[in-house]
Amino acid sequence: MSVADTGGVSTSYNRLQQLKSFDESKAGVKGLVDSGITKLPQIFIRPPEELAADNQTPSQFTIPVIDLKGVSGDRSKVVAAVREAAETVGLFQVVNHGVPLKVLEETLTAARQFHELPQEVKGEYYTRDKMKKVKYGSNFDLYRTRYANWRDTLLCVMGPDPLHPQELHLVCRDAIMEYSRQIKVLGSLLFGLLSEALGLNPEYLESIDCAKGHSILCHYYPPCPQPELTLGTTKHSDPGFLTILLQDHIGGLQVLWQNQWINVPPVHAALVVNIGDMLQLISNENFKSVEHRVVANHRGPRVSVASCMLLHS
Ligand SMILES: O=C(O)CCC(=O)C(=O)O
Ligand SMILES: [Fe+2]
Repeated sequence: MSVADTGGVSTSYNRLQQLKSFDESKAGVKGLVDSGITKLPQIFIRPPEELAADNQTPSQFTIPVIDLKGVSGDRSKVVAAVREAAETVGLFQVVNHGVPLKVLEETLTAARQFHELPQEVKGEYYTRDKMKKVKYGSNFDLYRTRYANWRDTLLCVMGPDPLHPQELHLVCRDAIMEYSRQIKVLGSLLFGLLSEALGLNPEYLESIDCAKGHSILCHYYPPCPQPELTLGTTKHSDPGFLTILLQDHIGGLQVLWQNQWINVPPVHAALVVNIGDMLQLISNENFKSVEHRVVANHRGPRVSVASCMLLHS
């Protein structure tokens, strides 16, 4: 066995230990920050080849912002804008979407308050059990990825078989239940527009149960001591039909478009909408499920709430 091999073995052994102790702390990334760390633990560091290949060239492309007020006027214009965005970058922002600003603000506050609960309280919700409808954790795929993401998440299953409100902690219960109701209405409007954008009747996508599965993921990205070495969320596309994302003012979401990372800037009172893999598939690849990621930052915490319309929750 060469020295390099020995190194490899000992590194991977330590890695498993480190993953386990992070997992068993049930304190997530926020727990690490609260403990006062100033260096990024090894398990979060991106492999050198990935860091070297990261394309940071700025791009001039701007993410479309679609005003949904238009649906009560010239609906065909809105449908055309949705079609154009869905067929190209697969991601757009919507304003005047009908979800009151107060509900958006209360949802972000609720998500933040959950993650900022005392560790002993929050730890009660920490689980990797796939059957649970309320799940708090950090990196649900911790043991399967090459490096961990700088992010904690509270997952709430809202459909087809929703959680019971009592399962949610009081600090976020009412806000998440109300947000879920509002997102269902907006989801219906968007599926209507997307159906029309495919040349189908407005009820089509809902009639094939695209809106039936619904999970809400409340993400918390603590400030990171060495943000250039890790990511808040690794590059991925969303597996479901559609994701509606509420992000706070910090920024960090990026979309991969024509081989360049484009920022999805926070827009006041807007929601980000992106096509998922299932919708790409059933649209015969006309709509694009685009890859995206979240960069880590030292300013945070950043809070975002992703509502994912999935086939299976
Ligand atoms: O936090 C974000 O802005 C994006 C999260 C995301 O991509 C996801 O939940 O699928
Ligand atoms: Fe995503």
